[in-house]
Amino acid sequence: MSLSPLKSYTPRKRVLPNITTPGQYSTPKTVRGAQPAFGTPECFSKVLLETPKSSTKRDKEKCDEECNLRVAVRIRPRNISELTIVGSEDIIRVKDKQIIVCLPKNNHQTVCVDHTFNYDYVFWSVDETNPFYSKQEDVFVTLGVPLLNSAFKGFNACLFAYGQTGSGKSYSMMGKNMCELNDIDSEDFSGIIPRFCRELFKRTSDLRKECTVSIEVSYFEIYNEKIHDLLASQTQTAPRIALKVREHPTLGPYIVDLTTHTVNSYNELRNFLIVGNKNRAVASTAMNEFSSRSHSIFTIEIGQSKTLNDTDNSKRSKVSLVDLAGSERLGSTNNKEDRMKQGVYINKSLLTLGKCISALAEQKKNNFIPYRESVLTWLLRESLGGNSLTSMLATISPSSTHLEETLSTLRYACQARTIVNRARINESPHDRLIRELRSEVERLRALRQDYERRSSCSHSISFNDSNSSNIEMEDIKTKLSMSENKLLEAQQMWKQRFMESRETQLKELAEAEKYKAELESKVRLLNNVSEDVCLSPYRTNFLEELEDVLTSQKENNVCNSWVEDVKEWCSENGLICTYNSETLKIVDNVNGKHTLLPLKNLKLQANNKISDFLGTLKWTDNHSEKRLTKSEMVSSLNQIYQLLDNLKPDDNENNLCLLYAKLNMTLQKFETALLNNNGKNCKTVTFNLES
Ligand SMILES: Nc1ncnc2c1ncn2[C@@H]1O[C@H](COP(=O)(O)OP(=O)(O)OP(=O)(O)O)[C@@H](O)[C@H]1O
Repeated sequence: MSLSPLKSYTPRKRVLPNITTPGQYSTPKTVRGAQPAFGTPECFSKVLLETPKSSTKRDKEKCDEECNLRVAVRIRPRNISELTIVGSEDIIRVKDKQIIVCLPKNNHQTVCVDHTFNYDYVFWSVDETNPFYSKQEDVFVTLGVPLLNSAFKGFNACLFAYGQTGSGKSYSMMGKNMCELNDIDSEDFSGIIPRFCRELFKRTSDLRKECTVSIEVSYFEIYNEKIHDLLASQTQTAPRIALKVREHPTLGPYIVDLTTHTVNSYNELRNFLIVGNKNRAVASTAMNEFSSRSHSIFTIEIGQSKTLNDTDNSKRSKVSLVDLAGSERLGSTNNKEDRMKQGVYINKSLLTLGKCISALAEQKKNNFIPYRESVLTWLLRESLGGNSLTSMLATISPSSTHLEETLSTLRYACQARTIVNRARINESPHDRLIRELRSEVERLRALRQDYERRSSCSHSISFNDSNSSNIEMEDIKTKLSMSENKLLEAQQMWKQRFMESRETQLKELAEAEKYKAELESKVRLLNNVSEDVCLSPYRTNFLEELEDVLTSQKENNVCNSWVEDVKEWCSENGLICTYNSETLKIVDNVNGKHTLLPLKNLKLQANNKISDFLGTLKWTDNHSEKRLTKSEMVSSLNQIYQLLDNLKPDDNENNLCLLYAKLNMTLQKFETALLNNNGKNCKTVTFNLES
């Protein structure tokens, strides 16, 4: 039996009466007095956009994978300049989830024309006295909490804020004074991002009892198609490095060298937020008028892996919280014609975002979506038209001063609402199968219970009814038993696979442990045998280098045993033989000569007779010796200490003990003076004799 297929949700197509493209809106007859001198701008045209119905509850339950892009609009309070401009007035009315834009009339009364838009949510934040006023917390609960829920289920999630400069995007996303430690957590001002992060850690502390949770964050901005890491350590004077985007064959686009940071607490994460915001603020000040032209993207990756016997293995989700650049037209010139011409060419990323949203909204199969035309859309490809549950927050001003921009934002947001994304839980296909079978079994069990309850209650049921009920009941029972069998099979297969992979892992671990032990013993050997092993910092393969050193060390060991023989032979024949890891020195004090030999040459002579070998050496007159090396000095001093040790008198010979102690002290002083003078070009060493 196959599983009943998930019912896919198809949004209702937009109905645009008399409208074929967004540029062809007809001019409403009702508008008077507001016509600008250069013709009818788009914003004064009639707007009648019927937006698709959002997924119903039933759809949501069955189809956790297909969902419309959810769109919310927030209206901020009027600012000082909007309050003081003569003729400026509020043009926004809200009715439930509907926004009505009223055009100003000449006689200062407002008349409502049919500029009506429907959204999933509307937040009225204009005046706090209004009973429907939406605070920061309300916006978070409506938009942020569902994203967090989705992220914990293993879905990718994205929220992006769109609107003209100063319309309240950053206020909604991050909050007021987002660089300040106290404000970022303030109940009144804290925005969606800090609230999201606080709630994330609140929930993970409970979740950590049953599974391992990892949280990684990154924060970057895109300005003029260049990516800057906001969490990379940087100084104000050094130029910021632009990062590149590359495409991974399976993981998709990624930013090369973007720093990601593992965080274990909200406080840790908050520090990163503040650092990122400050870095953004620094850059904005440097760019001055371009402050609102960068997009900032804060990403949180959540990994969850459950412990051994549980079949819900591991999930990973990525949450992107995006504060887009201001969408206003470039007002560098007062020439209105120029302004119109410049149109939306304010920001390549925003322009491409618009194109992508239009193309996605058309919902045509094989429709080309120009993601690659800008860095922002390339990076947000999955969030916009793929594996992500995405929401958009459009922010507007209530003032008539920004009518054009407000209508443009509202249209854009309306269009985005028609995008349908197909999100899936980021898990292994096997985990997915088990999860689906489980929910199917649960559904059938509930159905069976329902039937059983009903049949036990209804005594007055007619024969025909009871017959058909029995058939249905039998059908459910068969389906249930088949699903249960399948689930059992899948679980057994999972367990077997788990055991197999665990076995392989354990084997690999044992191998690694063995190798580690081998390596450790080699390193210990190295430390014992020679103090002078020096690993080059320029060689990348440490193990290879270690092998080389050890090979030469092995050779040295052979050589060392032969050197020991030489040393013994020398002491028997009145010569002093000393050596370190590099050189062998033999001093013939009787004849006043010595010889120095690099040890690496010795292996060639290892089979020679010692007397013959010494005969082949080149001897130097002792008087022509330049200077002792430090290790030679230490070695000679050690020999003296050893000799002195042999001379140690018995404890009862008091005078001798005193003399011995003085001799010892003198030798120590001599040693200190000698070593302190080593390296200096002096021929005499001064020290006080013990009196
Ligand atoms: N809902 C709100 N309640 C109170 N003040 C708000 C609200 N939204 C925005 N503001 C205020 O309006 C001003 C502009 O807001 P904000 O900086 O968030 O705009 P923006 O859209 O992010 O601008 P830009 O695109 O230039 O970055 C700020 O002083 C902010 O405090």
